Amino acid sequence: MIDIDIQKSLTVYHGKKTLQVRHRFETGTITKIFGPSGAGKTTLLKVIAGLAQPEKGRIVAGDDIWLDTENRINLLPQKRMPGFVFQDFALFPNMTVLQHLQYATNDVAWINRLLKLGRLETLNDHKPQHLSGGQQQRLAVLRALTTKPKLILMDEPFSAIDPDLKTALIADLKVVFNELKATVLIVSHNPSELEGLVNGELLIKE
Ligand SMILES: Nc1ncnc2c1ncn2[C@@H]1O[C@H](COP(=O)(O)OP(=O)(O)OP(=O)(O)O)[C@@H](O)[C@H]1O
Repeated sequence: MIDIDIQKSLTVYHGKKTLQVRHRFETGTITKIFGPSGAGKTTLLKVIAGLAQPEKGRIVAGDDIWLDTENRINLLPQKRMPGFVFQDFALFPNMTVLQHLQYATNDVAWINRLLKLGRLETLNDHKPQHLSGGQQQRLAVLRALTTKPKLILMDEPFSAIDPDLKTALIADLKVVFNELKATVLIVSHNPSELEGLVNGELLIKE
């Protein structure tokens, strides 16, 4: 369970606005985060991961307090360690596909399963610059799963993946999320791509 109640001031081109989110994500649920461009969806994921700081609020993950501004508690990102798929992939330019996965785990069976899930088995020794946009995004998704995280934050994770592969990947991910009993938050602009995967929605208003 992730309980969140935060306020963060956003700097937008015409001044400031406040991102205000209060929501409980139950353990094992898969939630679609949606709303207009610039509303603060990416910022919300970063606040949960500890990569952006809200002025005010509390985040509780299970029995652990990650953030409590009143009591000056703010766990570092490396103590929270969710799986994170960044909108721009944030791959390591000098690492091969395999090295991206080996970076966080030495579980060979798990790495092989992920490579198969992402249809990247034959591209093990390729670096990001030799991968297509869709292949890079699939690698970003796989990397987020290497540590078998209990919380997975995904920012537009399927935007560059072609429709057929996307359908197969989403079906496989659903199985993995269930196995991990992971709580998953997925930012998506596409009204239909997450049908059958998510069991909750959260609108971030402008
Ligand atoms: N750390 C920050 N501090 C203050 N303002 C920020 C911060 N990060 C982003 N912003 C601003 O907050 C606004 C919302 O950005 P964000 O990327 O979270 O929106 P979004 O809903 O994910 O948009 P999109 O759907 O277009 O990706 C932007 O105007 C951005 O400039």
